[in-house]
Amino acid sequence: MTEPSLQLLRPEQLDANGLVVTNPANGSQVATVRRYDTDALTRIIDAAEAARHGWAARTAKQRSDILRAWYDLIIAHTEDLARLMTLESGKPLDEARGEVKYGAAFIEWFAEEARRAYGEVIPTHAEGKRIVTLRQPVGTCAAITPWNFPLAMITRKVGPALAAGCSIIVKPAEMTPLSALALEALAQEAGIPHDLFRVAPAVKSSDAGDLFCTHRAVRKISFTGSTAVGKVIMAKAAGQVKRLSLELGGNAPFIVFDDADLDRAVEGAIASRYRNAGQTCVCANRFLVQDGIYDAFVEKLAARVGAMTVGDGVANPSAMGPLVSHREAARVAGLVAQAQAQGARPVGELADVPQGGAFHAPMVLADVTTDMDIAHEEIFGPVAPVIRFSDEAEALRIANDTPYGLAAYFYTADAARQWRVMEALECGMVGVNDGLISTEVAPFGGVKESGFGREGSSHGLADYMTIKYCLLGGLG
Ligand SMILES: NC(=O)c1ccc[n+]([C@@H]2O[C@H](COP(=O)([O-])OP(=O)(O)OC[C@H]3O[C@@H](n4cnc5c(N)ncnc54)[C@H](O)[C@@H]3O)[C@@H](O)[C@H]2O)c1
Ligand SMILES: O=C[C@H](O)CS(=O)(=O)O
Repeated sequence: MTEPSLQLLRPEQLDANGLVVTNPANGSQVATVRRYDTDALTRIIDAAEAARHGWAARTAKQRSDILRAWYDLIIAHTEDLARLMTLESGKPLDEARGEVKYGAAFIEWFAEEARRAYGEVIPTHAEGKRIVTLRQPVGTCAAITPWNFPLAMITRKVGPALAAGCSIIVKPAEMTPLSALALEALAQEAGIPHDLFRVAPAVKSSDAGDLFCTHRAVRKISFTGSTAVGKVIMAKAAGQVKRLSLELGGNAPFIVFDDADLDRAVEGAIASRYRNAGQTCVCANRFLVQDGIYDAFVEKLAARVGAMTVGDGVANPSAMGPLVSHREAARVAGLVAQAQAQGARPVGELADVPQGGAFHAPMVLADVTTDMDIAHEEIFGPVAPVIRFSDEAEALRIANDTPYGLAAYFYTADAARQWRVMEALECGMVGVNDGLISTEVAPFGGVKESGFGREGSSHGLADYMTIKYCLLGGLG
């Protein structure tokens, strides 16, 4: 293997005739990995079901120590993990390094949470009886993850699952299996039993999803991806009433009121819209800017965007990278063309974009109105549509006029307005005067068609545990 970061992978994870992984920056082949058909996946699930009992029987401290060892190995291999991520997803090295640290933080966090799955003794309602609750692991879990955060979306599920005493099988996105496979190899090195946590790229993703929804041993499915596929999983999981966590699509409003700190709002817009070339579920997707600050905001944002560097994330670690595929880049270009045909106005100079890769120039579109398609689509690309509004009521009406409800952001100096708007926004997460909200210590998740369940924080462990109530009678 010429690429040093591929040393993280184990021979049994690779297959010359398997799934081909290519670099979206230049189309080069990075690796070919083993894929699992339904029979092979069934055997993996059966083995996970057998392995979980011994893992759950270990003390919380023992599970915590092994998770901590895994965390230490991830951090020790940050550079190779980041390079592998950049090669398979296009994410620039600086952002990839950040994702490794962010993803590792979930393992560190749940290594600590593992020791705090407290039950209760409830004051009894009747003489001679006592009531206690136990928190127990859900059992064997399955996870299906997206391509845009190839490492953090795995640790955000596997961390709490293992901390709770569960086993878990991860089906990664076809385009980005390498980071997940590297995590699996490091987990085994840390002492996590081989059958307890497996990464299984699928021959056919829908077959894997069907199996997760129908195999009796799978007690919970955690899905992160598009709302459309999330609905498919939810419908199929109903057959056996399986536990679900759904982290789905978003259409985050980014509201700038007249009294906002303009420079802070522009910095927040850059951080929220253009991170990962706009390919994050919590990206600001629509900019709602009040009349009095509209022109200044558009001008300042467009100047910053036009000065961005776009390029290969290995050669230029701080650049904005390509989209994950040419198909995605073409989809975004189509959305922009449609918006312009409907009256949107591109603002400022466009950054130079390398030829050949799946690149799309970062853009600002002014004069966008709510009747345009781009105001309602999850863009998932580096394009900022800017909509004008007059007052707070109009801003909230526009912001909430979407089936999604994941993240929202707004900028104002008015403390009373901060409380009014925070409470009125229909979403799971709000950034006030800040464009970056993702952290392992806070509950990440949405409402409406952005899904349910929470990842990270102390709430994240509950998604992998059950509460059993026990009544002890005849105690005299
Ligand atoms: N809410 C969050 O935390 C979060 C995080 C990242 C991405 N996302 C969302 O994910 C989407 C982008 O990711 P994507 O393109 O990988 O999404 P996607 O829904 O196309 O794919 C997600 C995963 O589902 C698998 N899949 C696809 N069809 C399936 C089927 N019929 N049955 C079972 N599995 C199937 C894919 O192979 C992949 O592993 C965006 O909508 C983004 O907002 C949400
Ligand atoms: O795509 C959304 C992910 O959840 C990434 S992050 O948690 O916002 O970094």
